[in-house]
Amino acid sequence: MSEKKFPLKAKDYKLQEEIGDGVSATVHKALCIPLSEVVAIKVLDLEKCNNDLDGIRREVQTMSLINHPNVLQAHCSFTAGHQLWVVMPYMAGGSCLHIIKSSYQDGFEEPVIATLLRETLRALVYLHAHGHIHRDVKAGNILLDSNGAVKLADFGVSACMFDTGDRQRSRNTFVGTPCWMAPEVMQQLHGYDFKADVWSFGITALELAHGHAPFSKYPPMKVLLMTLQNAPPGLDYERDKRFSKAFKEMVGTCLVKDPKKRPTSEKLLKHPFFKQARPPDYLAKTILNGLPPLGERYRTIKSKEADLLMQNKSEYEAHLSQARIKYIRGISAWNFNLEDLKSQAALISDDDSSHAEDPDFNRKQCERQDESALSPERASSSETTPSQDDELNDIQDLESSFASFPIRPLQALKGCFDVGSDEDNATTPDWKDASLMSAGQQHITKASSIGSLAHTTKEEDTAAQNSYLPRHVISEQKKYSSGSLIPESTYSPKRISMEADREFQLRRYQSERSHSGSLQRTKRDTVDEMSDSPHVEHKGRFKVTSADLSPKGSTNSTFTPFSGGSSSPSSLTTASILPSVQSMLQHNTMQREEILRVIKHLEQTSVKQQPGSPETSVDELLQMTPATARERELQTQLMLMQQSFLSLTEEVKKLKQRNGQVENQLNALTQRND
Ligand SMILES: Nc1ncnc2c1ncn2[C@@H]1O[C@H](COP(=O)(O)OP(=O)(O)OP(=O)(O)O)[C@@H](O)[C@H]1O
Repeated sequence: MSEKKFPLKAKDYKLQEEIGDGVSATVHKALCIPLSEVVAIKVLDLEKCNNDLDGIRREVQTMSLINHPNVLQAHCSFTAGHQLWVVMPYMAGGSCLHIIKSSYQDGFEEPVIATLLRETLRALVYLHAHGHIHRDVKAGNILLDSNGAVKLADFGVSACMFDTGDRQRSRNTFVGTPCWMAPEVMQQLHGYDFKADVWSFGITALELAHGHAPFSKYPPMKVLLMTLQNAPPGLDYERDKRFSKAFKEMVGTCLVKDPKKRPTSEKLLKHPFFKQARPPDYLAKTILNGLPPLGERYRTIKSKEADLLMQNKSEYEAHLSQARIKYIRGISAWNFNLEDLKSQAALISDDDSSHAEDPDFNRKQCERQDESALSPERASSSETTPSQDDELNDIQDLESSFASFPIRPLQALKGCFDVGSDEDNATTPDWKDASLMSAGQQHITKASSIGSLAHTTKEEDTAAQNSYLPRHVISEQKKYSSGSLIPESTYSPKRISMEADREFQLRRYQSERSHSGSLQRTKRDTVDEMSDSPHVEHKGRFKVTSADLSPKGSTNSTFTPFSGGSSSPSSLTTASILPSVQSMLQHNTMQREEILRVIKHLEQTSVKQQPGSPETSVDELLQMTPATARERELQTQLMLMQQSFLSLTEEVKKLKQRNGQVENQLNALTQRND
């Protein structure tokens, strides 16, 4: 921590405009009143994080040991009610992601990228040398100050926030942001190490080059599958002509699926690509030059997002879009709850992934088509758009790859923090004037309350009032205004965070179900029912610990070769397919044997049965009204077997006849020969 003594009470800071947001945190520009210094304060809602507080405490203490010019070091941190305030230096340039969003949608020029990446890599070398894995390297976490100095952020707090707290080098915790996440982190086979950061670094390089991460427009489960099944993404020699060979190679070395084959961060820093990196003030002169102030930029981005939301006609689309905006933006936002994903997948329309990037497909497309005639993204939309069936298949694939994900209820928070506390300030900090909030923000806040607040005028009024309040204050109000009677203390963090979504979707599903009137189980129904309270959740990072893997999921199978979806089968080898084919064959043989056994049994029964026999005939069994679902199921099976028995009997009769004919012909021929 810095040498100046930053106060540990919320009242000593004046929060100003919002300059960033994550899932469980918002970042504000603020003034440290006693020191008259402008700072940035990240306000984390601890109730939205499922963490063990010992882990947080340990990590926050570790922060004081971190000292590197390329790592954003916090001044101090303290709790204020159920919030954790992290006071940091104010990085006036904002994050690379915000710069991209506001002025460089198609990505940066190579010397800029080289400069940004070299500085980031220096931070990683430092962290790795000190035994830390960042676990969330992405453009959104690369911050610039007004002089162009680059600092890797979100280490120490965010990373630890979602950590189990243990200091092992190799981990079994599923943490990160899907698009940036290394395959070994997803697979959970042998844990992972520093090399996971090298993968994310490679993805970040692509993000800086293209303006977005690969697969960023696919839903998370698709990203997981694509990362696991497809060839790694990379810079295309044809499509990315503007970039040097060195850049392409550097990205290629990072994005190797086998972590052992990836270079260490230290080795990577020696790659010739970084020779073109310039001093940080080059960034100030180029990408920061002429940019509006951070707060203004942030407001513009927010109002663009709000516009996008408003373009969506239905309430539900708005809801999904908002989730998607956050996801595309690369927030470490997806709590990988399989049930949620099932529901999410069931709701994804075919267009949802229309802009997905499939490197394999794109490569093939490039071979086939004139590059200028069809953009890769467009190209993928024409062929790789996943159908709903694909999504369901994806889920099945994922189910075999992962198990359910644990959500640990947050323990009582108060008194757990020893860094500094602000208990007397309770829950509501000294919030900024409502007027500081931009129209865009109000817009967004209002839009985000759609669905959680019922459509009565009274509640709309509440929403309007809420739009002037900071989001956690709103969420507090929402809990009760949305009609929930469950007291706050009984909420799991998951429930707290997305109660609105949950309610909204429940309502939607309930009405869908009751209107459909059908009792038939369709694939969709099944998915719905499996996830009783479906909601698209976007909070926290992906997290699963190997200890929590349920027996139904085999961690050894990373994917099923016969998965659906548009994923390229490039990674499928005969060796990988063979076991599945064998097991399918085995399964089929067993089923056949079972059917034959039943047929035999039925045959015997029908032969044994005489008129007036006390035994119940199959027909009688079939005519009985089943009392339970199991009986119904058995009855259906019986019916099917009876049908197949009849058709087999018919077949046998025909064969016998044919046999007789052949026998007769043979006899005739023999006689003629004689
Ligand atoms: N010190 C800072 N100075 C200026 N802007 C900042 C600072 N810290 C964070 N931000 C902005 O706020 C955004 C969100 O911050 P941060 O990434 O720490 O939150 P988070 O909840 O961890 O988000 P995520 O889930 O995306 O990791 C950043 O992308 C950045 O634009």
